[in-house]
Amino acid sequence: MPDPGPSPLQSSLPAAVASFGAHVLASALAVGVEPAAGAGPVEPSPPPPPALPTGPPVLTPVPVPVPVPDEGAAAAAAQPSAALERILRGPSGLGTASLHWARSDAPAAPVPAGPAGAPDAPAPAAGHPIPGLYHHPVPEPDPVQVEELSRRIKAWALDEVSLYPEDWEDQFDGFSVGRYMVACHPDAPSIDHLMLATRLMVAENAVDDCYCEDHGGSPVGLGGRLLLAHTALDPLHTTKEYAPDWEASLLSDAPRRAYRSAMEYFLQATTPSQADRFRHDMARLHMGYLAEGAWAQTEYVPEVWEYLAMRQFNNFRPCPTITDSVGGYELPADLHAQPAMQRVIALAGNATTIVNDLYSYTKELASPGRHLNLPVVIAEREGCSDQDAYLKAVEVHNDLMRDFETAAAELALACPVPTVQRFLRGVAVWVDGNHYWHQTNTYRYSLPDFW
Ligand SMILES: CC(C)=CCC/C(C)=C(\C)COP(=O)(O)OP(=O)(O)O
Ligand SMILES: [Mg+2]
Repeated sequence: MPDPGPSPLQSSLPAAVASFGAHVLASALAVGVEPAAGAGPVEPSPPPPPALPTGPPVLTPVPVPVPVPDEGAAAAAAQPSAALERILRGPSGLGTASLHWARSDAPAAPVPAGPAGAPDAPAPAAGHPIPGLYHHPVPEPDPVQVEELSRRIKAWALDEVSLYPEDWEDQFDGFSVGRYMVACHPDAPSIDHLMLATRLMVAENAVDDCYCEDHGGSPVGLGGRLLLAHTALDPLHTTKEYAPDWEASLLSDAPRRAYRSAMEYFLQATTPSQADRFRHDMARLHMGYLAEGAWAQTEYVPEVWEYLAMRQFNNFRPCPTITDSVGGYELPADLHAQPAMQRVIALAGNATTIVNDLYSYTKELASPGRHLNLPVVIAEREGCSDQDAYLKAVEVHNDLMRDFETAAAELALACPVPTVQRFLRGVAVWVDGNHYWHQTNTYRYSLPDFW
């Protein structure tokens, strides 16, 4: 990995960010951290529900310990380096030990296969980072949590939503969604909270695979399928005559069963504005799938900027933006909607998604037809070799990562509200966990021979 260089936390506070809506800041400081869902012991899987379950158990709200900055905005602005460094280091006060933030100061190094040094440390997963890719390594996810989450998500997939036929089991296991979600949400207070993210991740991939890609997907008719599936997240309000047909449709294929069930659990554990934020992000995602499908259908290779615009929508964004729901607290809607926060979220989503383009490059080259990803589009549109295009795509990713970190650091400094600080760290940790999962998922991804 290249030297990450000076921390973005060293950057000075631009006037535009310093003026981050004073009224919003004042109201947010009054709001503080509102738990949306609570910690609890690891629960066994709920019994299989009837065809249309009445709803999962509500997570009991309990306060989540979050450090409150001990200095105001003025003091933080006066000492930007120290204040921002503290934010990115994460909580250290009394009662914060369980918030074991993933980012470490350790220099990045390829993760070797084989047993870990410490006797009780989890064995490092296999896989090498892409040479030159700017990223932050994370500690190995807790194997006990991974095992329990993996057990529970498989039970949900099989018993509650009949997600896949028997012969897809290897692919489901190889996806390693339990390891993915534990790495991305180290501050989740319970397995129940992790399950919120894990069900949605599985459901989102089921829709992508079955409607868009290699498990029967096609651009033909995609708009209709996606819209009807979207009603599992954003329900149809219609007349008595037509409602039963719509309800039955939500059980009629695996993607819709998965969306419907995952959303039902999510609704039980979150506030209406968190749920609506998620719906909006999913509408963005579906619009991105449609643009990708339309270009595949007409065999259009977009310009690089057009591709990046499509990939900003066909994007991991719905995953990091539920970090507060999974953490058991809420980032208030008016703070989430601020342009500075929206820029941070978009840059994080874009960096994580280009990580996918880079790690899935060889898989997509081997798939039938031409699968667009950033290196493929750069090679075609800028007339360079596959290798040069790939290396340029790494640089695009690195620029996005640095811009994300700078924007997040500036916002953290401008808005010393506990929920904002925690949300920004949650997004940053999701970015790092996402890289970890791509790097270590050697079942799914392998690197090209460019170095
Ligand atoms: C989990 C989620 C919201 C996914 C949405 C979009 C998506 C499937 C990706 C960003 C992954 O990209 P891709 O379809 O290229 O995945 P693979 O390369 O096949 O792993
Ligand atoms: Mg890909």
